[in-house]
This record gives sequence, C-alpha cells and structure tokens, in this order.
Amino acid sequence: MILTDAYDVGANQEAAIMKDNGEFQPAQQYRKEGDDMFRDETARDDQTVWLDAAIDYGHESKQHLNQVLGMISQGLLQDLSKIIHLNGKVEYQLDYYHPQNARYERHRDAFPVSDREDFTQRRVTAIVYLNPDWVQGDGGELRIFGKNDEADQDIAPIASRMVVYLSGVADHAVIATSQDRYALTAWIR
Ligand SMILES: O=C(O)CCC(=O)C(=O)O
Ligand SMILES: [Fe+2]
Repeated sequence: MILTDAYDVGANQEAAIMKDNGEFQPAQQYRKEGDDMFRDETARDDQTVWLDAAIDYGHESKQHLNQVLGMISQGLLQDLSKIIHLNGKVEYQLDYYHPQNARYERHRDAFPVSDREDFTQRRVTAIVYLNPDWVQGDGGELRIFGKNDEADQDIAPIASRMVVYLSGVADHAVIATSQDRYALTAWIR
C-alpha cells in the first residue's frame, strides 16, 4: 500500500487535534498492565495515546491515521509474519514530543528471552513519522546506535517515512526536538 500526499498533512492534523483535546498522557506515568515487563524505561519526555483504545477506526476525523494503521496491519504484518515467528498481536501508539527539547534517552524496546514459546515480548517495532514540515535543524532525529565500530545513524522523522527494527536488538534514542514531533508506533509481538 502506498500512502497519498494528503495523508502527510491529514495524519499530522488529526494527531494535533487529539493533542489539543488532551488525549495524550505523559509516557513516564503511563503503565498498561503487563506492558513494560521487558522494556527499559529510560528518561523520556514524550506523551502517548494507545490507539487500540482511543480511536474509532472507521471515523472520518481519523481517516488518515486509519490509513497508516492499515498500512501496518495489512501490508507490513503479513510480510513480517512470513519471516519472523509472531503471535500477531499488535499495539498502536501515537507519540508526541513537545518543542521544548523533548527527547528520549538511549534504550532498547525489549529484552528478548531464549524461550521460543514466549510471545509476551515485543519482537518488531515499526514507526511511521507524521511531520510534513520537518526541516534539517529541527532536531527530533531517531538515533540508532552502531554496534562495535559502526557509526551511529540519525534518521529524520519526516512524514511518510517508516522505520522498522527488531525491538530487542536496536539501541536507540530520540534527539531533543525544537518542533512538535509526532510518530505512530506499532509494537508487534
Ligand atoms: O519516535 C521514535 O523515533 C522512537 C520512539 C521510541 O524509541 C519509543 O517509543 O520507544
Ligand atoms: Fe524505543
């Protein structure tokens, strides 16, 4: 599935309306039952909303976000399940970083265990960025830390971009941002 240009601005606006409506919660205070067991909760300034609970998927006011969800839940998930042992459970989260240098320190999203039958941990993280106006100098890059001698990589959070990584392998951080920064993250188990 390919997203249209209209989605870039539309998804950003829908997320901004949700923020203005006070739907986001500070991530540090937010705990979902059993959710963060395998997760390193390092210092972070972002605010989140779980889409599974918050969004009426069919509703017109969320149609662009719904398009992004569809891209993950249909295309990506089907492809991934052919190459990785998944239980297919996916959680979707909208994430907001405020423009007063909100950031998220280096961390890993999961700590895999060797039990093949354990499906409780996150296997794959997929992030779609929702910032059509992002320009160099705004900050908010996703930094993927290189292993051994590899250089670190900074990825700009520009709209239409999707980043996919193995949750238990990639050390990463969000660099401080000077602009509103939105992302839609899928946690795939
Ligand atoms: O938004 C990003 O680029 C990464 C966010 C992140 O690392 C997380 O929510 O665990
Ligand atoms: Fe992360």
